[in-house]
Amino acid sequence: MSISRSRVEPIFTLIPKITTTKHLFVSFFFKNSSSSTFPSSSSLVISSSMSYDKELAAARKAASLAARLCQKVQKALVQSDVQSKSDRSPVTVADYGSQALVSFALERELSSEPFSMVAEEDSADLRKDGAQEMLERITKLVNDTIASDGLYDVSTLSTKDVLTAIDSGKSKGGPNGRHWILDPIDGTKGFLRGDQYAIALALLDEGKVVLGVLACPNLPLATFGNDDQQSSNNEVGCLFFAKVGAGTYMQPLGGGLPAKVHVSAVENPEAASFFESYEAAHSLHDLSSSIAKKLGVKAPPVRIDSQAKYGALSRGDGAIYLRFPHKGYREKIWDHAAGCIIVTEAGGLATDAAGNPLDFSKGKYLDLDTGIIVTNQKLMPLLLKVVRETMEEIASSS
Ligand SMILES: Nc1ncnc2c1ncn2[C@@H]1O[C@H](COP(=O)(O)O)[C@@H](OP(=O)(O)O)[C@H]1O
Ligand SMILES: [Mg+2]
Ligand SMILES: [Mg+2]
Ligand SMILES: [Mg+2]
Repeated sequence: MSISRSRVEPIFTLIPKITTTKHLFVSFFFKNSSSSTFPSSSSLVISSSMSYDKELAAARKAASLAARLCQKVQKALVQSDVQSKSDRSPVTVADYGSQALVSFALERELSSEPFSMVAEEDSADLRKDGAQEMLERITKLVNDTIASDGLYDVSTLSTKDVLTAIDSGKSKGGPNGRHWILDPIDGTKGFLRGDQYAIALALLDEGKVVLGVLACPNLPLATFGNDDQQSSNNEVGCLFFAKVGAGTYMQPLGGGLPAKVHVSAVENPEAASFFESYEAAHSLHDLSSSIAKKLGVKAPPVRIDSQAKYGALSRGDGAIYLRFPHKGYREKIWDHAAGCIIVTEAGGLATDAAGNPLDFSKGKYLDLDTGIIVTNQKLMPLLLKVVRETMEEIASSS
């Protein structure tokens, strides 16, 4: 099994580019600078007493609804749809609209349960002078999406309702109780470019991620990157979902039956391919490349925005995901929680650079050693060894 640039490029060319937003993005909005399942023993304790079926069904509905709003916005994005946050990262009407919709749908579906959510966005910038027009646009998008879906018989939400829904994502999370973890658009830069992004939703219960849903509206349904698995299916839009102890499934976002997915069974690194962030500012491409080279990986990296990387890996499109942020960057739980359970329930492993499992129980930040590495169970020991050796070499040469 191998992968090459020419084989994977169609994933980006399949999606119509949004020239206006490309301009916008460049001008204004850059940042500052076949395997068995493997639930952990503590997860098994939780899953034996909890089914989470109702919560998973609600999460799938919420993420699908939000994806519909995002698709609509991505097709016709205009300059006034985008803001720059205090850290100068981009946020769009779709990020806010998606967060409001997920919060609305979860609270509606699970009205008998206490609700707590740790989410990326908040309404502070929308409450400022001059943001009224944007807020009205978001409110209209949310109402139109709810109406077009036809699932909920509700009167029109006001701008105040939308602000409240966005702000129900202000929980701090932590090791006790249940908390939803939401990234309403993961890969906002990819979204603005017309490329990959994901709506990423997970549930934390007593410090463990027990379910996850990833809606990837632009990810091809057909597997890509494997020479032996060519497909003429050009359809895009995948919904991945996983529940602790129950495996990972993928279904077409537009509707269709779910199918169980598994990570690649590749054992020989020469036949493996690896994913990394599209954005060099998010992950050190040189470091990943030297690790992959030492490992013996022959194929060039496949660069994709967002947790769509975890989804693609969970179905075996590639075998390794390497993420090494620049020094000082602190990873957030919403950037990895859903992706992590989707890969682990498909038979893979996700750890930090020292081999520790990712701990989502410490609040909004992931407390980890250097980077994140994701692969199958066979390749992980060798990958960890190469990562350790590479880190030692860097430390001794500086
Ligand atoms: N300097 C940085 N280093 C690492 N990750 C960063 C970063 N700046 C932003 N990010 C995160 O990278 C995410 C996108 O991931 P990827 O690089 O895999 O596409 C962003 O999610 P959002 O788009 O939700 O803000 C953001 O949280
Ligand atoms: Mg994100
Ligand atoms: Mg986001
Ligand atoms: Mg963001």
